[in-house]
Amino acid sequence: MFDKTTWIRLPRNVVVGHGVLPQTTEAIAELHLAGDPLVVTSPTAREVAGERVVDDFVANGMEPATVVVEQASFEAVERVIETARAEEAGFLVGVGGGKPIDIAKMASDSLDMGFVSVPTAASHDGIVSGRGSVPEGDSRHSVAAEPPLAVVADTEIIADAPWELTTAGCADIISNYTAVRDWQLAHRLQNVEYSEYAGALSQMTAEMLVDNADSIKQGLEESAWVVVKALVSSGVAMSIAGSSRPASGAEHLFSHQLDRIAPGTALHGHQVGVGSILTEYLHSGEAGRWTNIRDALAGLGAPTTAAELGIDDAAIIEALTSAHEIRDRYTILGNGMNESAARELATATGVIDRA
Ligand SMILES: NC(=O)C1=CN([C@@H]2O[C@H](COP(=O)(O)OP(=O)(O)OC[C@H]3O[C@@H](n4cnc5c(N)ncnc54)[C@H](OP(=O)(O)O)[C@@H]3O)[C@@H](O)[C@H]2O)C=CC1
Ligand SMILES: O=C(CO)COP(=O)(O)O
Ligand SMILES: [Zn+2]
Repeated sequence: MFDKTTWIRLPRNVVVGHGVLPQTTEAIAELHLAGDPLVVTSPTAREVAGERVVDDFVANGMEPATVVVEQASFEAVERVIETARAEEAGFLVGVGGGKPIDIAKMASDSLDMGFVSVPTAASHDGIVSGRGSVPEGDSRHSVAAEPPLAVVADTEIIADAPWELTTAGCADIISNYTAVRDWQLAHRLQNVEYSEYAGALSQMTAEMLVDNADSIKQGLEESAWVVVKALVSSGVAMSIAGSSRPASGAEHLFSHQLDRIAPGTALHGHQVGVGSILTEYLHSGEAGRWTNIRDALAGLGAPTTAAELGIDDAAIIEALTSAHEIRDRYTILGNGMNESAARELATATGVIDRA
């Protein structure tokens, strides 16, 4: 008997462009959500966009409440849940980078309420995906959460955000190359379910970003447009797959370990970019593919070495040798690297200097 089911949850309205922030109310009105919004934002994001979103809600006859979060924590998710209940909110709107968006997304999941994403930075594909990531104990990777019903990305605001957030978003997309390679490997070796559609979309998204690298430059608003569209596409690939597999392989495991070993030192996207150089080398050896990844990252101004990440060599080796333990996800790391192999890999790729 045929017994397969596919359930793909995608945003209904995706609005990307110059000065589109005031269209948030219109994008939401089309969703026919009942009740008033609870806006979840963070300090800077509130200044650059959150207050304007709240004012627009008020101007449209709504009575929004606001929660400002400073840390990505389960305590913050709980505070949002309690406020949503106390204010009898009808839906949640996350305004900011990955932190307030993930918190709103995870709270929405618990509350079984609609969620809208208003990114103020193009820092990683979590701003458009149905995956939420809040650190808890040793766990750093994403879990299934409420996908956004709408995404409103104002490129004027995003282009004004610190440039490194945009290069981090680019590197998160470039890491799709190795994520898909790991997924295909896991399919071949472990019969892990593989989606041709999700894999192809994720890989094509990375290729298109690299092909359009010339239009990704600091001070050019078009950069925000190109990167946000790539992040949307990567988020859709994850929705099709029903997991983060199309956008997260061993390079992400490496980054999650760095988050544990050297918390708050480098941005997620920058870490996974360096991780991609390393894991592509493991996939293809001297053949040149890993140098293409390194050169694409360098061309965009994203880090390609431990020193550029601000992370010491010992942390890189520890992350490489322990990354396979993070979750049950088969990758090129297999059962793990030993220390001398990890050191050889990191020096061969120039991620750390030969001692
Ligand atoms: N769901 C997923 O799949 C993934 C989720 N994550 C999660 O996302 C978070 C990291 O994402 P990131 O976006 O870096 O986090 P933040 O939301 O913390 O944003 C990064 C910084 O940029 C600032 N900022 C945001 N927008 C602007 C702007 N327009 N102008 C000036 N400054 C701005 C923020 O300031 P302020 O805080 O003051 O507003 C903050 O200091 C982590 O919690 C991580 O776990 C990471 C990867 C994947
Ligand atoms: O960052 C992500 C995809 O780019 C999410 O991946 P994880 O599931 O590994 O957290
Ligand atoms: Zn990522």
